[in-house]
Amino acid sequence: MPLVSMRELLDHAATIGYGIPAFNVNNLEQVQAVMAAADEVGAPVILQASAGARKYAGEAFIKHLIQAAAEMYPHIPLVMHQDHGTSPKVCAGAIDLGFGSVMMDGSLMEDGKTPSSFDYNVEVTRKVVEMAHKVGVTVEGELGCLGNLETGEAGEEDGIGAEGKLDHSQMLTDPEEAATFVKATQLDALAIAIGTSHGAYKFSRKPTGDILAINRVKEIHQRIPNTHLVMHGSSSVPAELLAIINQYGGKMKETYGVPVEEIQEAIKHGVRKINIDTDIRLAMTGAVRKFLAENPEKFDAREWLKPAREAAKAICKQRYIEFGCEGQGAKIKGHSLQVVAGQYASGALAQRVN
Ligand SMILES: O=C(CO)COP(=O)(O)O
Ligand SMILES: O=C[C@H](O)COP(=O)(O)O
Ligand SMILES: [Zn+2]
Ligand SMILES: [Zn+2]
Repeated sequence: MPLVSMRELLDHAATIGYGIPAFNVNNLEQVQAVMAAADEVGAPVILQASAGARKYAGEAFIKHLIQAAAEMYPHIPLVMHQDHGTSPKVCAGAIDLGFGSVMMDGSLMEDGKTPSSFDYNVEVTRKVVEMAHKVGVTVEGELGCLGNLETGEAGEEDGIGAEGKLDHSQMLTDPEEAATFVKATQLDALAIAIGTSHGAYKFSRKPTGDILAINRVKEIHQRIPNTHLVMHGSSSVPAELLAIINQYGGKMKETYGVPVEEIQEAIKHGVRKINIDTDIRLAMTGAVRKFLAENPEKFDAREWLKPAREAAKAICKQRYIEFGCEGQGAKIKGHSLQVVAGQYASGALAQRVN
């Protein structure tokens, strides 16, 4: 199957009521890990590449690694998604490169650091929707800034996110604004701010409703019932993975991620795409540290990359099962982007706002 539309996957997930983890990939082993996990459980796949990934691997490598995944697993519906595009120009570049889905993150200015105005966000997102839908490409936007409700700190750990202190209203997506935003932009999926942030250090304790606002998901979903909601910063940061890293020489501080049961609750209320990068990083780092500590004489990169790939695969497989993806891949037709472009043009995919 050629690369497919993210809208089709998310529409399917909404019809059945499951969520799809979107895994960040940067290299061969990560792509292989996600695909092998999906294949074992029959899940549909969203592979996403950040600007950092495109820079690390090189654009041609990222593109061809993902295309190779489609070639090796022709029965799996696979989306190539650009994560956190910082301008319409970046999104246009991704569309040219063959991405079937792009995120225009207009919650921040082009520097990826300064919180933007609502009007700026509408303008850039609408621009991307116009060019993307013409060619059947899905658009994810973002309203609200990712940040830590405990500290008021914005979340720029990964180089994507606001800098410094934010006030609570900036860190919680407003349902009314979300409705206006969807109406004005006609985007397909909306990333919301509910207290999650990128990276390993999300919460200093297991999060409760005051610092992880799952209720906000419900309120937003009521206003925009057919816009797919996206949770960024949704790694769960398992304590077992931190323990392995620290047991074998790592120095990670105590920290908590987004509990899987909270994500499962959010999936009941319109969350269809769940972004995960950090958990794969932790799994691979722990596995490499353990292998090298136990086998100090080894030096073949394949030998230590193999357990890293296995550990990444295990966490991906677990999330596919926990979010309800098992067996869903085979039910998705995988329309060509041209067919989806026709659906946008006919108004069949227009957003409904309550
Ligand atoms: O949101 C993400 C990528 O866009 C990744 O989030 P994590 O850092 O929680 O894995
Ligand atoms: O969006 C955040 C992802 O974790 C990507 O991180 P990155 O910019 O280090 O590739
Ligand atoms: Zn953002
Ligand atoms: Zn993100």
